[in-house]
Amino acid sequence: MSEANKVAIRVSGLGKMYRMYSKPSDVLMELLTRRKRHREHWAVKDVSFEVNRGEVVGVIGRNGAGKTTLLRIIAGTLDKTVGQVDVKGRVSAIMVLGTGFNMDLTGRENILLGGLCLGMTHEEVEGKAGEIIAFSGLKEFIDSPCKEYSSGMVARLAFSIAASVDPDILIVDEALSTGDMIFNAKSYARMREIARSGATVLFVTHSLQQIYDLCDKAILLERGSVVAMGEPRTVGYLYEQKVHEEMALLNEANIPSMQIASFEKDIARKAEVVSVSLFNQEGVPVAHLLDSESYKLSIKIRANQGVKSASIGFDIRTQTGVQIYGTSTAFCDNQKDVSLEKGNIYDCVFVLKPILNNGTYFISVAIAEFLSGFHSKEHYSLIQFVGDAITIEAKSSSVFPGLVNLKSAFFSLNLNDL
Ligand SMILES: Nc1ncnc2c1ncn2[C@@H]1O[C@H](COP(=O)(O)OP(=O)(O)OP(=O)(O)O)[C@@H](O)[C@H]1O
Repeated sequence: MSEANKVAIRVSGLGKMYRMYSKPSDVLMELLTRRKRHREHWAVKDVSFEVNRGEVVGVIGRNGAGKTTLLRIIAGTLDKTVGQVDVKGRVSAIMVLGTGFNMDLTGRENILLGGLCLGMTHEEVEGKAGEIIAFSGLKEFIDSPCKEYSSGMVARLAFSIAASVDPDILIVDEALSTGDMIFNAKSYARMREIARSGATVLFVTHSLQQIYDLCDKAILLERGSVVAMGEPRTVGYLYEQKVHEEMALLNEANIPSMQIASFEKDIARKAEVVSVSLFNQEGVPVAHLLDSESYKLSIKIRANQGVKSASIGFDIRTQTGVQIYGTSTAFCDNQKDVSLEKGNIYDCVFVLKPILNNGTYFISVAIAEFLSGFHSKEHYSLIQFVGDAITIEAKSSSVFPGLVNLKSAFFSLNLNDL
């Protein structure tokens, strides 16, 4: 396939501007007086990217970041203000819950309506109706009006219709967030299947887990612009770091003013991670964890400034981002208030006794500062988060399904009269 044919969606210099008026009469006044009475709000600003055929791409970002606006423009249901969007193939989009649904019609009637809107013929929809109803799991309700459905049920039907048309491009805007767990699992499997057939999937989610599990690429939007695009874990960690930082600022805003005054902003990091290493009992650096041994995790940090009440911690995640365990100097069993003196380098050591199943795992580390002191740890500021600082291979001497070995033993088998 030529490079040009590989691309399913090409977005360049895309922008969507809304005119914001402080009161409705300003619209008319602007027309009459020809004097500007609005301010411009760019919901999507100078966005450019490409998505290849067969790729599953997740779009993440805070509320109002522009995710829905971007997807709607690509799906062709919203006009752009500037830029170019090239989409190759049949697009099937599930936009904000049940858009396009007539809530007075029954589920069955909406299947027909939705199918026709997505470009299927009457016969095609009739032929697929059984499959759509079965996938939605709404057989008992299919002849009831949609207004009697819960929002999760509407989402299930919307997804089932859109996923049935064998689209070249499937666009899903958070429709799945209201579905139940079983339906979501089915939908994700279907999205994967659609991608495997060579189609492209573009979806919005607030779940980083979905990004790690499903996507080949992730796009992070912030105030209408792309701030990162690429490998899902890298983009996901950046997003996590940004959220942590914002939460820390919120916490900072909540603490008494004296402490706010002592908290310096816009400075280089107060402390930073210099190295992260794992050692066996003999003090030899290792990249493997055996479940029969214990290890030391060393996190070396440099204090660029004094930090009165710090916490240094780590977590272990699977390749798909599932957090298996995390702890810190402030939250482990023998928790400790750590203070750092400017200019010193510290080696923070944790002892580990892994009980992990075979596989690859990632250790991330972080340094934080308690703004309200060690004894009320709810206000903290993240100083540094290093995602996937080291990668380790775990080897288990037992065979078991799952991620961790809870070392359960067979106890007894007795006859029991009910
Ligand atoms: N019709 C509209 N008129 C004016 N502003 C709008 C309109 N639609 C969206 N916006 C603004 O555009 C920005 C992006 O909105 P959008 O719905 O795309 O964000 P989002 O990332 O999907 O948010 P969420 O996660 O909450 O669904 C927001 O600031 C929103 O207020």
